[in-house]
Amino acid sequence: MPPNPRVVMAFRAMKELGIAEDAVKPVLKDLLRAYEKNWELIEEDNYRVLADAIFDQEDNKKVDQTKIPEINNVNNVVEDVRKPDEFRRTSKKFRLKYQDHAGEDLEGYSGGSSSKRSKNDNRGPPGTSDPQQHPEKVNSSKGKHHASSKSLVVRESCHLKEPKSEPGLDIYTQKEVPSTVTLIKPKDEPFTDDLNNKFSGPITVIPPEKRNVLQIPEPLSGNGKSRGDGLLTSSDDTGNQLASVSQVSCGSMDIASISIGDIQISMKCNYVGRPGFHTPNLDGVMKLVEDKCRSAYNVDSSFSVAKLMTDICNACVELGSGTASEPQKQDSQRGPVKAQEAFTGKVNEETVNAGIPADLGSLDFVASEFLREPVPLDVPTDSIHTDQIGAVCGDRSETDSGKGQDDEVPGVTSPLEAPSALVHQDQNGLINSDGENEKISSQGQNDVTSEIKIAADPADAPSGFLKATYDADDITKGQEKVKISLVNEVDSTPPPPFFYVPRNIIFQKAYVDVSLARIGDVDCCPDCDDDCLSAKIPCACALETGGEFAYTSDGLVKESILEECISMNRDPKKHCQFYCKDKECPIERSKSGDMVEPCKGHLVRKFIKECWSKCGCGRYCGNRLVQRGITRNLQVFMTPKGKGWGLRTLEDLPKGAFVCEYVGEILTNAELFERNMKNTLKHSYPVLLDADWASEKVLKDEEALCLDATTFGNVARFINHRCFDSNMVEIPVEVETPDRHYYRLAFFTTRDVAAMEELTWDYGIDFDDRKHPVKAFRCSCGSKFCRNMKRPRRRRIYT
Ligand SMILES: C[S@@+](CC[C@H](N)C(=O)[O-])C[C@H]1O[C@@H](n2cnc3c(N)ncnc32)[C@H](O)[C@@H]1O
Repeated sequence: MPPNPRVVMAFRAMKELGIAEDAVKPVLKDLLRAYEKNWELIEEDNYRVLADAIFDQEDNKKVDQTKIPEINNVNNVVEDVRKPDEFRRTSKKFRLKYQDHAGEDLEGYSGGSSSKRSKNDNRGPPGTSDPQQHPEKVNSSKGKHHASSKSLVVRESCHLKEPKSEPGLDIYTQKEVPSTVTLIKPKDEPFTDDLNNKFSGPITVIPPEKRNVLQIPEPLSGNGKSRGDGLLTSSDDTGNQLASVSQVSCGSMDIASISIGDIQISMKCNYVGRPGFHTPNLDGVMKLVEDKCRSAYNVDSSFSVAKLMTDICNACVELGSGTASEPQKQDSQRGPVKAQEAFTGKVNEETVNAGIPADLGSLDFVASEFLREPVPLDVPTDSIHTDQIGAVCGDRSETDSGKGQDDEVPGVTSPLEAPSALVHQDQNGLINSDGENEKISSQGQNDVTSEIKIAADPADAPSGFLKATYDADDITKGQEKVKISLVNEVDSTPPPPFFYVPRNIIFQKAYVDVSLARIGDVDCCPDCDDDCLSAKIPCACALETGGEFAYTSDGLVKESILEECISMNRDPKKHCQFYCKDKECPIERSKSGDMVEPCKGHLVRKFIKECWSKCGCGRYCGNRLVQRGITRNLQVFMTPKGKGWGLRTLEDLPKGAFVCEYVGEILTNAELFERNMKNTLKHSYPVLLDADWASEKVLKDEEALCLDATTFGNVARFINHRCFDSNMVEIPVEVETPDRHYYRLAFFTTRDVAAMEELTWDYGIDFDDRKHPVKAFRCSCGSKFCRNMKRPRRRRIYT
């Protein structure tokens, strides 16, 4: 008998992961038995369940064989049990946001977190030339800060190795080193049931304890009788049983309403693993329900589920806003009776017409009263501070009128854009905002143009603040040189509410100094003209990249720089890591509480420095690439595999091409932490700006920055994660300030990318980090190096 092709495929998939047939066979057998030969479940996500189950079995064996080692032997133990592939899957740290590694988890010490190379690396400051060989203190020769020899430690950062104590330096004490049992055993990420929760865009959901979950009563049969077994049945006109939908039971109904505008009402149906289940077409579902209701409840032909949904929305709004009084709590019998009353066919026209479109066409109900458009702030451009902040604040020439005709370099001479009433400079040149005004200033983005603006706190915003309008033809609303369309060919998920901004915006406390006075002669090229790339001798702006410009004359990042940055992302342990002195890591410090955990490490990253305002070159200088903005044809699209929205290219991109910058609000880590405490979003959009912390002394809170693209962001907020072999890499770019608390983060392709390919980057996420304030998601990147291969789902099989 020829071998079952499905078995062959399963073996092949496991072989690609380096798993031998012998190891696969028994586990596959078990799985087939447990899943009653439902191959779809096993094949899903590139045989993830199978791989997880095999890893799990291996782990169990290893734990059985391995005695709990002494803490002092942790390195040996780890090295013993780790294989190269396993390392790859787990070595990347959560760079996307600040870390909060589990204290008992050695991953927390793996040093992969954010990362960077000191801007001084190329110039070879003492002690940093080979940090892996000679872990030493780092000194800064640039910027206003100078490294304190006591505050900084650069040392070898080897995955899963406990940092070694160095004389005179504060590092972890042994009691803080986690148990090796947890170190060697790969862990599961927190279980998030993405499959049961249809993706619904970044809305804020009220915390579970405040939720309004209604357990849907047992369904009635067609004649109003419960079958008593939780199975849904109904009758046709003649009293015959309609198709019995066995194995289905109603779960719960959940009103997840929110401070920022939308109300989300979700219904959960437990279909109890029906084989071959596929997500049905929503129109079809509505139609079937209407047909059933018409026969089961004697409703007339005007009955529509959409209207019923609208009524539910209205009831939510009325009760939620106090315009109707809350009914008495119903007893357990009341639910079904109420439900029956709802199906009278008499839709309350008044409420239907109360501003809520009858044709919702989506399972995301929208309570329109809460959805006010952002009020544009009418601020004249002449109100921008120019002199006090010491920066030239001309238009980007990208306002509505200028856009389209202007294909020149935007933003080159306009470092700051903000209404004067909203921005002040403190004695240090710190750009900051004033009181209440800041809350709305960012909405004025179309009225004044600039590089840096002040953003409002979405958490403090009035209801409806997040109801950003969008244009599917161009989500940038004309703010980029190219249009970026948005398509959803997968489902009816609406686009997420956010404000498109082409440049970073200061939220509130972040210290970003863009003053010209800070740019010294060594940081610019006033004597250049035209295109620096064509000059015989590279100018001062190339010093950062070893005396050679980072870009080729074709506008691509040079291979050597690209490869180094890729290597940093893929194998951070090979690169220089920086550890903040004990209790001084801004990330750890930002987490309130008495216990400040040890620094988890930051990669010292490679920087590109672009020419800027104090440079004599022209707008088309080849060393001004990222600041020119997006030029490629991109599209936001709904991914088919549960990752939500993603970004793809509509044109072939060569290796090393600049795609876009990561744009968002500039926050301090403390602000981000606070924000995260308030919000529970399905998707998260923060990125750390810690690429150069090694060159700083102890960072103040306002100097430890990150970008959050949740509410204000550009197209990069849609870029999904891919473990290890992503087709883009992020590179820090210095443009308007040599002060590297703040820099731009630019995405370049790591290889040739064909038109229509999804664009991805490796967030550096640590899927084992259970304590991180922003939950790691369930990765479905599809990479064979996926670090999130171990899935909690397997527990369902073996427990
Ligand atoms: C920066 S956002 C990317 C855009 C997002 N997909 C959306 O729809 O808005 C990051 C979030 O996208 C989702 N995501 C990104 N990469 C993913 C992956 N490989 N697998 C599953 N979810 C992913 C996660 O929810 C994550 O928190």
